[in-house]
Amino acid sequence: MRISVLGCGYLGAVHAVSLAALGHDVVGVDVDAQKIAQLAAGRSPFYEPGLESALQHALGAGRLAFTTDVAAVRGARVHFIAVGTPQKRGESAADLSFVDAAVDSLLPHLNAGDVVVGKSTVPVGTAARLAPRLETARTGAVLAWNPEFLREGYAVNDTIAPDRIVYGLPSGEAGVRARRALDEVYAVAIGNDTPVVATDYATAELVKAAANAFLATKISFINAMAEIAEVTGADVTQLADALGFDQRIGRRFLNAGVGFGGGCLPKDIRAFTARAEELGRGDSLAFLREMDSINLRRRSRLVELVAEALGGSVYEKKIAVLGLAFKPDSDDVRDSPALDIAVQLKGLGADVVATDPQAVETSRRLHPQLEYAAGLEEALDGADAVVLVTEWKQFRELDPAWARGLVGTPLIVDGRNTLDADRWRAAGWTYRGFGRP
Ligand SMILES: NC(=O)C1=CN([C@@H]2O[C@H](COP(=O)(O)OP(=O)(O)OC[C@H]3O[C@@H](n4cnc5c(N)ncnc54)[C@H](O)[C@@H]3O)[C@@H](O)[C@H]2O)C=CC1
Ligand SMILES: O=C(O)[C@H]1O[C@H](OP(=O)(O)OP(=O)(O)OC[C@H]2O[C@@H](n3ccc(=O)[nH]c3=O)[C@H](O)[C@@H]2O)[C@H](O)[C@@H](O)[C@@H]1O
Repeated sequence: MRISVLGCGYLGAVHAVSLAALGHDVVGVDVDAQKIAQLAAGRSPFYEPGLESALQHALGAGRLAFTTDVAAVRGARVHFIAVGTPQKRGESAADLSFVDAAVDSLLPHLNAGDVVVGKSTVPVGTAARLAPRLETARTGAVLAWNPEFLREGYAVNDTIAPDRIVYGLPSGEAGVRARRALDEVYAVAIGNDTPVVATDYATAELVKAAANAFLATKISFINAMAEIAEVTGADVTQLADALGFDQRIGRRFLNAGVGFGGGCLPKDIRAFTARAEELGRGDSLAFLREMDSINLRRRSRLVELVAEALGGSVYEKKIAVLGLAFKPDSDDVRDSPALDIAVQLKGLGADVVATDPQAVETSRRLHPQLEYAAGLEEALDGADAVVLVTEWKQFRELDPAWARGLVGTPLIVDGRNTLDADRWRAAGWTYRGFGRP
Protein backbone atom coordinates (compact mmCIF):
# COMPACT_ATOMS: atom_id res chain seq x y z
CA MET A 1 0.00 0.00 0.00
CA ARG A 2 1.16 3.56 -0.67
CA ILE A 3 1.40 5.47 2.59
CA SER A 4 2.51 8.96 3.62
CA VAL A 5 3.81 9.97 7.05
CA LEU A 6 3.76 13.66 8.03
CA GLY A 7 6.33 14.44 10.70
CA CYS A 8 9.57 12.44 10.73
CA GLY A 9 10.71 12.81 14.34
CA TYR A 10 11.15 10.10 16.97
CA LEU A 11 7.73 8.69 16.14
CA GLY A 12 7.27 9.48 12.45
CA ALA A 13 10.69 8.41 11.16
CA VAL A 14 10.37 5.07 12.94
CA HIS A 15 6.82 4.66 11.66
CA ALA A 16 7.80 5.41 8.06
CA VAL A 17 10.81 3.09 8.14
CA SER A 18 8.92 0.27 9.88
CA LEU A 19 5.98 0.39 7.46
CA ALA A 20 8.45 0.25 4.55
CA ALA A 21 10.15 -2.72 6.23
CA LEU A 22 6.73 -4.39 6.29
CA GLY A 23 6.53 -4.03 2.50
CA HIS A 24 4.56 -0.80 2.06
CA ASP A 25 5.61 2.09 -0.22
CA VAL A 26 6.16 5.03 2.07
CA VAL A 27 6.90 8.71 1.67
CA GLY A 28 7.95 10.64 4.78
CA VAL A 29 7.33 14.40 4.84
CA ASP A 30 8.73 16.93 7.30
CA VAL A 31 9.11 20.71 7.37
CA ASP A 32 12.66 20.29 8.72
CA ALA A 33 14.85 20.21 5.58
CA GLN A 34 17.94 19.08 7.48
CA LYS A 35 16.15 16.10 8.99
CA ILE A 36 14.76 15.12 5.59
CA ALA A 37 18.21 15.40 3.97
CA GLN A 38 19.69 13.11 6.63
CA LEU A 39 16.92 10.54 6.34
CA ALA A 40 17.10 10.59 2.54
CA ALA A 41 20.85 9.96 2.81
CA GLY A 42 20.23 6.92 5.02
CA ARG A 43 21.29 8.55 8.28
CA SER A 44 19.03 8.51 11.30
CA PRO A 45 18.66 12.05 12.74
CA PHE A 46 18.57 10.56 16.25
CA TYR A 47 19.85 7.46 18.01
CA GLU A 48 17.42 4.56 18.01
CA PRO A 49 18.75 0.99 17.96
CA GLY A 50 18.10 -0.76 14.64
CA LEU A 51 16.63 2.30 12.93
CA GLU A 52 19.52 3.27 10.69
CA SER A 53 20.02 -0.19 9.22
CA ALA A 54 16.28 -0.60 8.58
CA LEU A 55 16.25 2.88 7.01
CA GLN A 56 19.11 2.05 4.64
CA HIS A 57 17.54 -1.26 3.73
CA ALA A 58 14.17 0.30 2.90
CA LEU A 59 15.78 3.13 0.89
CA GLY A 60 17.86 0.58 -1.01
CA ALA A 61 14.75 -1.47 -1.78
CA GLY A 62 13.11 1.64 -3.26
CA ARG A 63 10.17 1.46 -0.87
CA LEU A 64 10.93 4.64 1.07
CA ALA A 65 11.43 8.31 0.16
CA PHE A 66 11.67 11.54 2.12
CA THR A 67 10.75 15.05 1.09
CA THR A 68 9.77 18.47 2.41
CA ASP A 69 7.19 18.76 -0.39
CA VAL A 70 3.80 17.80 0.97
CA ALA A 71 2.45 17.39 -2.57
CA ALA A 72 4.37 14.10 -2.64
CA VAL A 73 1.62 12.55 -0.49
CA ARG A 74 -0.63 12.53 -3.56
CA GLY A 75 -1.50 9.00 -4.52
CA ALA A 76 -0.98 7.54 -1.05
CA ARG A 77 -4.09 5.87 0.34
CA VAL A 78 -3.30 6.33 4.02
CA HIS A 79 -1.72 9.50 5.47
CA PHE A 80 -0.34 9.32 8.99
CA ILE A 81 -0.02 12.50 11.07
CA ALA A 82 2.99 12.08 13.37
CA VAL A 83 3.91 15.69 14.15
CA GLY A 84 4.77 16.94 17.62
CA THR A 85 2.26 17.94 20.31
CA PRO A 86 4.59 19.62 22.82
CA GLN A 87 3.57 21.35 26.02
CA LYS A 88 2.57 24.98 25.41
CA ARG A 89 5.11 27.40 26.85
CA GLY A 90 4.04 28.46 30.34
CA GLU A 91 0.95 26.23 30.29
CA SER A 92 0.12 22.59 30.94
CA ALA A 93 -1.95 22.11 27.79
CA ALA A 94 -0.68 20.56 24.55
CA ASP A 95 0.20 22.76 21.60
CA LEU A 96 -1.88 21.43 18.71
CA SER A 97 -0.73 23.97 16.13
CA PHE A 98 1.52 21.42 14.37
CA VAL A 99 -1.34 18.92 14.06
CA ASP A 100 -3.66 21.60 12.71
CA ALA A 101 -1.03 22.77 10.21
CA ALA A 102 -0.28 19.22 9.08
CA VAL A 103 -3.94 18.41 8.46
CA ASP A 104 -4.44 21.68 6.58
CA SER A 105 -1.36 21.05 4.44
CA LEU A 106 -2.77 17.67 3.41
CA LEU A 107 -6.20 18.89 2.31
CA PRO A 108 -5.35 20.02 -1.25
CA HIS A 109 -3.63 16.70 -1.97
CA LEU A 110 -6.23 14.22 -0.78
CA ASN A 111 -8.26 11.99 -3.05
CA ALA A 112 -11.68 10.52 -2.41
CA GLY A 113 -11.20 7.25 -0.55
CA ASP A 114 -8.02 8.36 1.27
CA VAL A 115 -7.74 7.84 5.00
CA VAL A 116 -6.02 10.42 7.20
CA VAL A 117 -4.78 8.74 10.39
CA GLY A 118 -3.74 10.69 13.47
CA LYS A 119 -0.88 9.08 15.38
CA SER A 120 0.23 12.06 17.45
CA THR A 121 -0.86 12.06 21.09
CA VAL A 122 -3.72 14.55 21.34
CA PRO A 123 -6.25 15.70 23.93
CA VAL A 124 -9.59 13.90 23.80
CA GLY A 125 -11.89 15.74 21.39
CA THR A 126 -9.22 16.59 18.82
CA ALA A 127 -10.29 14.09 16.14
CA ALA A 128 -13.92 15.18 16.43
CA ARG A 129 -12.77 18.79 16.00
CA LEU A 130 -10.62 17.99 12.93
CA ALA A 131 -12.91 15.59 11.03
CA PRO A 132 -15.25 18.31 9.68
CA ARG A 133 -12.26 19.99 7.99
CA LEU A 134 -11.95 17.03 5.66
CA GLU A 135 -15.65 17.27 4.86
CA THR A 136 -15.66 21.04 4.37
CA ALA A 137 -12.76 20.76 1.94
CA ARG A 138 -14.80 18.11 0.05
CA THR A 139 -11.83 15.79 -0.05
CA GLY A 140 -13.87 12.60 0.15
CA ALA A 141 -11.25 11.41 2.65
CA VAL A 142 -12.03 10.17 6.16
CA LEU A 143 -10.24 10.63 9.48
CA ALA A 144 -9.21 7.93 11.97
CA TRP A 145 -7.12 8.16 15.15
CA ASN A 146 -4.60 5.41 15.80
CA PRO A 147 -2.50 6.23 18.89
CA GLU A 148 1.04 4.94 19.18
CA PHE A 149 2.48 3.11 22.19
CA LEU A 150 6.10 2.58 21.14
CA ARG A 151 8.94 3.07 23.62
CA GLU A 152 12.13 4.81 22.59
CA GLY A 153 15.01 2.35 22.59
CA TYR A 154 12.63 -0.39 21.32
CA ALA A 155 10.81 1.74 18.79
CA VAL A 156 11.32 -0.32 15.62
CA ASN A 157 10.31 -3.58 17.22
CA ASP A 158 7.38 -1.98 19.05
CA THR A 159 6.10 -0.64 15.72
CA ILE A 160 6.47 -3.90 13.83
CA ALA A 161 5.20 -6.07 16.69
CA PRO A 162 3.00 -3.86 18.93
CA ASP A 163 1.24 -5.34 21.95
CA ARG A 164 -2.07 -3.87 20.80
CA ILE A 165 -3.50 -1.70 18.03
CA VAL A 166 -6.18 0.88 18.75
CA TYR A 167 -8.37 2.45 16.08
CA GLY A 168 -10.59 5.45 16.76
CA LEU A 169 -13.08 5.39 13.89
CA PRO A 170 -15.92 7.54 12.64
CA SER A 171 -19.32 5.91 12.54
CA GLY A 172 -20.98 4.33 9.50
CA GLU A 173 -19.49 3.65 6.09
CA ALA A 174 -16.57 6.05 6.71
CA GLY A 175 -15.53 3.95 9.70
CA VAL A 176 -15.76 0.73 7.70
CA ARG A 177 -13.51 2.25 5.00
CA ALA A 178 -10.99 3.52 7.51
CA ARG A 179 -10.87 0.17 9.27
CA ARG A 180 -10.35 -1.72 6.04
CA ALA A 181 -7.38 0.49 5.16
CA LEU A 182 -5.83 0.26 8.63
CA ASP A 183 -6.23 -3.52 8.70
CA GLU A 184 -4.24 -3.58 5.48
CA VAL A 185 -1.51 -1.32 6.94
CA TYR A 186 -1.16 -3.60 9.98
CA ALA A 187 -1.84 -6.92 8.19
CA VAL A 188 1.38 -8.54 9.48
CA ALA A 189 0.79 -7.68 13.15
CA ILE A 190 -2.87 -8.65 12.88
CA GLY A 191 -1.84 -11.94 11.25
CA ASN A 192 0.31 -12.52 14.34
CA ASP A 193 -2.76 -12.21 16.57
CA THR A 194 -2.08 -8.70 17.86
CA PRO A 195 -5.29 -7.56 19.60
CA VAL A 196 -7.14 -4.77 17.78
CA VAL A 197 -9.45 -2.48 19.72
CA ALA A 198 -11.69 -0.66 17.24
CA THR A 199 -13.62 2.11 18.91
CA ASP A 200 -14.75 5.73 18.60
CA TYR A 201 -12.45 8.77 18.43
CA ALA A 202 -12.82 9.79 22.07
CA THR A 203 -12.06 6.34 23.47
CA ALA A 204 -8.99 5.92 21.26
CA GLU A 205 -7.62 9.31 22.31
CA LEU A 206 -8.33 8.50 25.95
CA VAL A 207 -6.64 5.08 25.77
CA LYS A 208 -3.37 6.82 24.93
CA ALA A 209 -3.68 9.51 27.60
CA ALA A 210 -4.73 6.93 30.19
CA ALA A 211 -1.89 4.53 29.33
CA ASN A 212 0.78 7.20 29.84
CA ALA A 213 -1.00 8.50 32.97
CA PHE A 214 -1.01 4.99 34.41
CA LEU A 215 2.68 4.42 33.66
CA ALA A 216 3.61 7.79 35.19
CA THR A 217 1.49 7.00 38.25
CA LYS A 218 3.17 3.64 38.72
CA ILE A 219 6.61 5.28 38.68
CA SER A 220 5.57 8.10 41.01
CA PHE A 221 3.90 5.61 43.35
CA ILE A 222 7.15 3.72 43.86
CA ASN A 223 9.04 6.99 44.16
CA ALA A 224 6.63 8.08 46.90
CA MET A 225 7.45 4.78 48.63
CA ALA A 226 11.14 5.62 48.18
CA GLU A 227 10.56 8.89 50.06
CA ILE A 228 9.07 6.94 52.97
CA ALA A 229 11.83 4.32 52.75
CA GLU A 230 14.43 7.07 53.06
CA VAL A 231 13.14 8.19 56.45
CA THR A 232 12.52 4.71 57.81
CA GLY A 233 15.64 2.91 56.68
CA ALA A 234 13.62 0.56 54.43
CA ASP A 235 14.84 -0.62 51.03
CA VAL A 236 12.57 0.45 48.14
CA THR A 237 14.14 -2.03 45.70
CA GLN A 238 13.21 -4.97 47.93
CA LEU A 239 9.81 -3.42 48.50
CA ALA A 240 9.29 -3.23 44.70
CA ASP A 241 10.40 -6.86 44.27
CA ALA A 242 7.96 -8.01 46.93
CA LEU A 243 5.10 -5.95 45.46
CA GLY A 244 5.94 -7.19 41.98
CA PHE A 245 5.36 -10.83 42.86
CA ASP A 246 1.70 -9.93 43.15
CA GLN A 247 0.54 -10.57 39.59
CA ARG A 248 -2.07 -7.84 39.93
CA ILE A 249 0.66 -5.27 40.55
CA GLY A 250 3.61 -6.60 38.51
CA ARG A 251 7.27 -5.58 38.87
CA ARG A 252 7.63 -3.53 35.67
CA PHE A 253 7.70 0.27 35.98
CA LEU A 254 8.37 0.00 39.71
CA ASN A 255 11.98 1.13 39.52
CA ALA A 256 12.43 3.97 41.97
CA GLY A 257 15.00 6.61 41.18
CA VAL A 258 15.20 10.05 39.64
CA GLY A 259 11.87 9.48 37.94
CA PHE A 260 10.37 9.82 34.51
CA GLY A 261 11.28 12.27 31.77
CA GLY A 262 11.24 12.33 27.98
CA GLY A 263 9.12 13.91 25.30
CA CYS A 264 5.97 12.11 26.43
CA LEU A 265 5.09 11.07 29.99
CA PRO A 266 5.65 14.51 31.61
CA LYS A 267 3.92 16.55 28.92
CA ASP A 268 1.16 13.99 28.45
CA ILE A 269 0.06 13.95 32.10
CA ARG A 270 0.07 17.75 32.11
CA ALA A 271 -1.96 17.94 28.89
CA PHE A 272 -4.39 15.37 30.29
CA THR A 273 -5.01 17.39 33.47
CA ALA A 274 -5.42 20.57 31.40
CA ARG A 275 -7.98 18.85 29.18
CA ALA A 276 -9.87 17.47 32.19
CA GLU A 277 -10.10 21.00 33.57
CA GLU A 278 -11.46 22.29 30.24
CA LEU A 279 -14.06 19.53 30.42
CA GLY A 280 -15.06 20.57 33.95
CA ARG A 281 -13.59 17.39 35.44
CA GLY A 282 -10.34 18.74 36.86
CA ASP A 283 -10.94 16.90 40.15
CA SER A 284 -10.89 13.53 38.39
CA LEU A 285 -7.25 13.97 37.37
CA ALA A 286 -6.03 16.18 40.21
CA PHE A 287 -3.93 13.22 41.37
CA LEU A 288 -1.80 13.53 38.23
CA ARG A 289 -0.53 16.90 39.45
CA GLU A 290 0.65 15.11 42.58
CA MET A 291 2.36 12.47 40.42
CA ASP A 292 4.14 15.27 38.57
CA SER A 293 5.24 16.88 41.87
CA ILE A 294 6.55 13.60 43.29
CA ASN A 295 8.44 13.08 40.05
CA LEU A 296 10.07 16.52 40.00
CA ARG A 297 10.89 16.27 43.72
CA ARG A 298 13.10 13.27 43.06
CA ARG A 299 15.43 15.40 40.96
CA SER A 300 15.97 18.02 43.66
CA ARG A 301 16.20 15.31 46.32
CA LEU A 302 19.04 13.67 44.43
CA VAL A 303 20.89 16.97 44.28
CA GLU A 304 20.41 17.34 48.08
CA LEU A 305 21.64 13.81 48.64
CA VAL A 306 24.83 14.51 46.68
CA ALA A 307 25.40 17.68 48.74
CA GLU A 308 24.78 15.78 52.00
CA ALA A 309 27.21 13.05 50.97
CA LEU A 310 29.81 15.72 50.22
CA GLY A 311 29.48 17.23 53.69
CA GLY A 312 26.79 19.84 52.95
CA SER A 313 27.77 21.52 49.69
CA VAL A 314 28.67 20.68 46.12
CA TYR A 315 30.43 24.02 45.61
CA GLU A 316 33.65 23.57 43.61
CA LYS A 317 33.43 19.79 43.95
CA LYS A 318 34.15 17.81 40.83
CA ILE A 319 31.09 15.70 40.11
CA ALA A 320 31.01 13.06 37.40
CA VAL A 321 27.45 12.75 36.09
CA LEU A 322 26.91 9.41 34.35
CA GLY A 323 24.00 9.76 31.97
CA LEU A 324 22.20 12.59 30.18
CA ALA A 325 19.48 10.86 28.13
CA PHE A 326 16.05 10.45 29.77
CA LYS A 327 16.51 6.69 29.53
CA PRO A 328 19.16 4.27 28.22
CA ASP A 329 19.40 3.43 24.49
CA SER A 330 18.23 6.88 23.47
CA ASP A 331 19.83 10.26 22.75
CA ASP A 332 16.62 12.04 23.72
CA VAL A 333 17.12 14.66 26.44
CA ARG A 334 13.67 16.24 26.36
CA ASP A 335 12.73 16.84 30.01
CA SER A 336 15.51 14.46 31.03
CA PRO A 337 15.95 14.03 34.80
CA ALA A 338 19.66 13.32 34.21
CA LEU A 339 20.33 16.52 32.29
CA ASP A 340 18.20 18.52 34.73
CA ILE A 341 20.26 17.19 37.65
CA ALA A 342 23.54 18.03 35.91
CA VAL A 343 22.26 21.58 35.34
CA GLN A 344 21.07 21.92 38.96
CA LEU A 345 24.46 20.75 40.30
CA LYS A 346 26.25 23.17 38.01
CA GLY A 347 23.94 25.96 39.21
CA LEU A 348 25.07 25.23 42.78
CA GLY A 349 28.67 25.80 41.81
CA ALA A 350 29.75 22.21 41.26
CA ASP A 351 32.40 21.45 38.69
CA VAL A 352 30.20 19.05 36.68
CA VAL A 353 31.60 16.73 34.02
CA ALA A 354 28.81 14.78 32.35
CA THR A 355 29.00 11.87 29.96
CA ASP A 356 26.54 9.71 28.05
CA PRO A 357 27.08 7.12 25.31
CA GLN A 358 24.71 8.89 22.89
CA ALA A 359 23.28 12.07 24.38
CA VAL A 360 26.28 14.41 24.67
CA GLU A 361 25.50 16.22 21.42
CA THR A 362 21.76 16.60 22.09
CA SER A 363 22.61 17.89 25.60
CA ARG A 364 25.26 20.30 24.37
CA ARG A 365 22.73 21.93 22.04
CA LEU A 366 20.49 22.73 25.01
CA HIS A 367 23.16 23.36 27.65
CA PRO A 368 26.46 24.46 26.12
CA GLN A 369 27.54 25.75 29.55
CA LEU A 370 28.05 22.20 30.88
CA GLU A 371 31.33 20.37 30.54
CA TYR A 372 31.00 17.10 28.66
CA ALA A 373 33.37 14.15 28.61
CA ALA A 374 33.62 11.81 25.65
CA GLY A 375 33.95 8.76 27.88
CA LEU A 376 33.87 7.34 31.37
CA GLU A 377 37.58 7.60 32.04
CA GLU A 378 37.64 11.35 31.40
CA ALA A 379 34.47 11.93 33.44
CA LEU A 380 35.68 9.94 36.45
CA ASP A 381 39.16 11.44 36.50
CA GLY A 382 39.73 13.01 39.94
CA ALA A 383 35.99 13.19 40.76
CA ASP A 384 34.87 14.00 44.31
CA ALA A 385 31.58 12.21 43.66
CA VAL A 386 30.06 10.05 40.93
CA VAL A 387 26.34 10.34 40.23
CA LEU A 388 24.62 7.69 38.10
CA VAL A 389 21.41 9.07 36.59
CA THR A 390 20.77 7.10 33.37
CA GLU A 391 21.22 3.35 33.66
CA TRP A 392 23.05 2.60 30.42
CA LYS A 393 24.49 -0.94 30.33
CA GLN A 394 28.07 0.39 30.39
CA PHE A 395 27.30 2.29 33.63
CA ARG A 396 25.48 -0.64 35.24
CA GLU A 397 28.48 -2.83 34.45
CA LEU A 398 31.07 -0.32 35.65
CA ASP A 399 33.85 -2.09 37.54
CA PRO A 400 34.13 -0.44 41.00
CA ALA A 401 37.81 -1.41 41.36
CA TRP A 402 38.73 0.17 38.01
CA ALA A 403 36.67 3.28 38.73
CA ARG A 404 38.25 3.64 42.17
CA GLY A 405 41.64 4.00 40.53
CA LEU A 406 40.40 7.05 38.60
CA VAL A 407 38.35 9.11 41.05
CA GLY A 408 39.62 11.45 43.77
CA THR A 409 37.10 10.25 46.37
CA PRO A 410 35.26 6.91 46.07
CA LEU A 411 31.72 8.22 46.60
CA ILE A 412 28.89 7.05 44.35
CA VAL A 413 25.26 8.16 44.38
CA ASP A 414 23.09 5.69 42.47
CA GLY A 415 20.13 7.70 41.19
CA ARG A 416 18.61 4.66 39.48
CA ASN A 417 19.20 2.03 42.21
CA THR A 418 20.85 -0.10 39.63
CA LEU A 419 24.26 -1.00 41.11
CA ASP A 420 25.11 -3.83 43.49
CA ALA A 421 25.61 -1.83 46.71
CA ASP A 422 27.53 -4.62 48.50
CA ARG A 423 29.97 -4.99 45.62
CA TRP A 424 30.68 -1.25 45.52
CA ARG A 425 31.10 -1.04 49.28
CA ALA A 426 33.39 -4.07 49.25
CA ALA A 427 35.54 -2.26 46.69
CA GLY A 428 36.00 0.62 49.14
CA TRP A 429 33.29 2.98 47.92
CA THR A 430 30.79 4.98 49.92
CA TYR A 431 27.57 3.93 48.18
CA ARG A 432 24.37 5.99 48.44
CA GLY A 433 21.22 4.50 46.95
CA PHE A 434 18.03 6.41 46.42
CA GLY A 435 15.42 5.04 48.81
CA ARG A 436 17.58 2.24 50.05
CA PRO A 437 20.26 2.12 52.72
N1 LIG B 1 8.65 9.85 20.83
C1 LIG B 1 7.90 8.79 21.12
O1 LIG B 1 8.42 7.78 21.57
C2 LIG B 1 6.42 8.81 20.92
C3 LIG B 1 5.75 9.95 20.55
N2 LIG B 1 4.38 9.97 20.48
C4 LIG B 1 3.69 11.18 20.06
O2 LIG B 1 4.04 11.40 18.69
C5 LIG B 1 4.06 12.79 18.40
C6 LIG B 1 5.40 13.16 17.80
O3 LIG B 1 6.39 12.99 18.80
P1 LIG B 1 7.95 12.93 18.44
O4 LIG B 1 8.15 12.17 17.20
O5 LIG B 1 8.62 12.48 19.67
O6 LIG B 1 8.26 14.48 18.18
P2 LIG B 1 9.45 15.12 17.33
O7 LIG B 1 9.53 16.52 17.76
O8 LIG B 1 10.64 14.23 17.39
O9 LIG B 1 8.92 15.06 15.81
C7 LIG B 1 7.91 15.86 15.31
C8 LIG B 1 8.26 16.19 13.84
O10 LIG B 1 7.16 16.82 13.21
C9 LIG B 1 7.69 17.76 12.28
N3 LIG B 1 6.64 18.71 11.88
C10 LIG B 1 6.13 19.76 12.56
N4 LIG B 1 5.17 20.36 11.85
C11 LIG B 1 5.05 19.68 10.68
C12 LIG B 1 4.21 19.79 9.55
N5 LIG B 1 3.26 20.74 9.47
N6 LIG B 1 4.36 18.91 8.54
C13 LIG B 1 5.31 17.96 8.59
N7 LIG B 1 6.12 17.78 9.66
C14 LIG B 1 6.00 18.64 10.69
C15 LIG B 1 8.85 18.38 13.04
O11 LIG B 1 9.74 19.05 12.18
C16 LIG B 1 9.44 17.14 13.71
O12 LIG B 1 10.44 16.54 12.88
C17 LIG B 1 3.73 13.49 19.72
O13 LIG B 1 2.34 13.72 19.77
C18 LIG B 1 4.12 12.45 20.75
O14 LIG B 1 3.42 12.62 21.97
C19 LIG B 1 3.64 8.85 20.72
C20 LIG B 1 4.25 7.67 21.07
C21 LIG B 1 5.68 7.55 21.18
O1 LIG C 1 3.85 8.22 24.53
C1 LIG C 1 5.04 7.97 24.40
O2 LIG C 1 5.83 8.67 23.80
C2 LIG C 1 5.63 6.75 25.01
O3 LIG C 1 5.99 7.08 26.39
C3 LIG C 1 6.60 6.01 27.09
O4 LIG C 1 7.78 5.57 26.44
P1 LIG C 1 9.20 6.30 26.60
O5 LIG C 1 8.97 7.72 26.95
O6 LIG C 1 9.97 5.94 25.39
O7 LIG C 1 9.95 5.61 27.80
P2 LIG C 1 9.58 4.72 29.07
O8 LIG C 1 10.27 3.43 28.95
O9 LIG C 1 8.13 4.71 29.34
O10 LIG C 1 10.30 5.55 30.22
C4 LIG C 1 9.84 6.84 30.54
C5 LIG C 1 10.61 7.40 31.71
O11 LIG C 1 10.26 6.71 32.90
C6 LIG C 1 11.42 6.33 33.61
N1 LIG C 1 11.13 5.08 34.36
C7 LIG C 1 10.63 4.00 33.71
C8 LIG C 1 10.34 2.85 34.43
C9 LIG C 1 10.56 2.80 35.81
O12 LIG C 1 10.31 1.80 36.51
N2 LIG C 1 11.07 3.90 36.42
C10 LIG C 1 11.36 5.05 35.73
O13 LIG C 1 11.81 6.04 36.34
C11 LIG C 1 12.49 6.16 32.53
O14 LIG C 1 13.77 6.28 33.07
C12 LIG C 1 12.14 7.29 31.60
O15 LIG C 1 12.71 8.51 32.05
C13 LIG C 1 5.63 4.83 27.13
O16 LIG C 1 6.27 3.74 27.80
C14 LIG C 1 5.25 4.41 25.71
O17 LIG C 1 4.31 3.34 25.76
C15 LIG C 1 4.65 5.61 25.00
O18 LIG C 1 4.33 5.29 23.66
